[in-house]
Amino acid sequence: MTKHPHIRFIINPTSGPKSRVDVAARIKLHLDHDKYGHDIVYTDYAGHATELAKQAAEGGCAVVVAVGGDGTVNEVARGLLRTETALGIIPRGSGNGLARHLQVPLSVDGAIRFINQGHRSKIDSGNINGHPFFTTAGIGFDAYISSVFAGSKRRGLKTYVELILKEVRNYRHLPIKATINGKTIDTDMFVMAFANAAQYGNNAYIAPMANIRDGLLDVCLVRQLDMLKALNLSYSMLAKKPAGADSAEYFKAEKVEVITDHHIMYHADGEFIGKASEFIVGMLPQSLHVVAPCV
Ligand SMILES: Nc1ncnc2c1ncn2[C@@H]1O[C@H](COP(=O)(O)OP(=O)(O)OP(=O)(O)O)[C@@H](O)[C@H]1O
Repeated sequence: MTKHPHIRFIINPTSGPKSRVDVAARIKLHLDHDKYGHDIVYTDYAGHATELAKQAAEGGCAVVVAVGGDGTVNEVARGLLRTETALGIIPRGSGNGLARHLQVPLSVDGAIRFINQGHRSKIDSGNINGHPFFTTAGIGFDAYISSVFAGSKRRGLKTYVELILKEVRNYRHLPIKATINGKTIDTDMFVMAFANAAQYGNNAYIAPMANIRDGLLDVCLVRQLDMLKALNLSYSMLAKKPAGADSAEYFKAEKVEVITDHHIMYHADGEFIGKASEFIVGMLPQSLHVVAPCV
């Protein structure tokens, strides 16, 4: 390592658009080498980014930059939780929820210049059944969509919207018992989303009022969804407004527990995890340093 603060760039070679920018060349061109030393490493398999990030944090690296989509950002951030090493992002996914929330420029050159500015702040992270998340987690329909999306070669907002409109007709709400802020309710649930950041990605705001630094989950509960409510909710999400009370209900909570007789799908940061019938969702306030101003 040089005498300058060190930055490790972790590139997921499988994420990003087909027309690839040579990110390593752009880093060499635009990084402020008077300010920072750096190394560039590539992931070889799913989960590798967490190991590479942990290793960098243990070596005293100042910043680890995730070059990829929210899946890569999640893996890198997991490796940096509760360390002094900050997460940076060069967004290369289709949704880029955390980058958008932190106002990181979406172009490669812009994101590198943003890193050069050297802003640092702390954000919260969430946890669903032991899986950390930084943008959103969810149980029910959004997890089902993430499982279908994972098997699709196509990416982007258009694919998501088409999938949602196709699948919303087939997916059924289920009865659950949810404990939110110590109060237990019996309810139907089509989807329950837990937001740390305000959006899923693609500027689709599931919890427009979410604050990533308030130590609280923003919970969005959709009890039942028909086509009309789905259109209403989609419009609200894209307009960055809360949906009407007949479509969705919103809560702020430190902890949520859900129990059901059914096995329900769940996701963390858009990565489908599996199915469970009991969920514990909580927060780790101020647990991750990020390269972004506290706005
Ligand atoms: N070398 C690799 N080979 C195969 N999979 C990898 C490799 N490196 C990382 N991954 C996996 O790729 C997954 C998807 O990554 P990521 O979300 O960053 O990209 P993306 O799917 O293109 O983005 P988006 O989800 O926004 O469309 C991650 O969950 C990660 O585990």
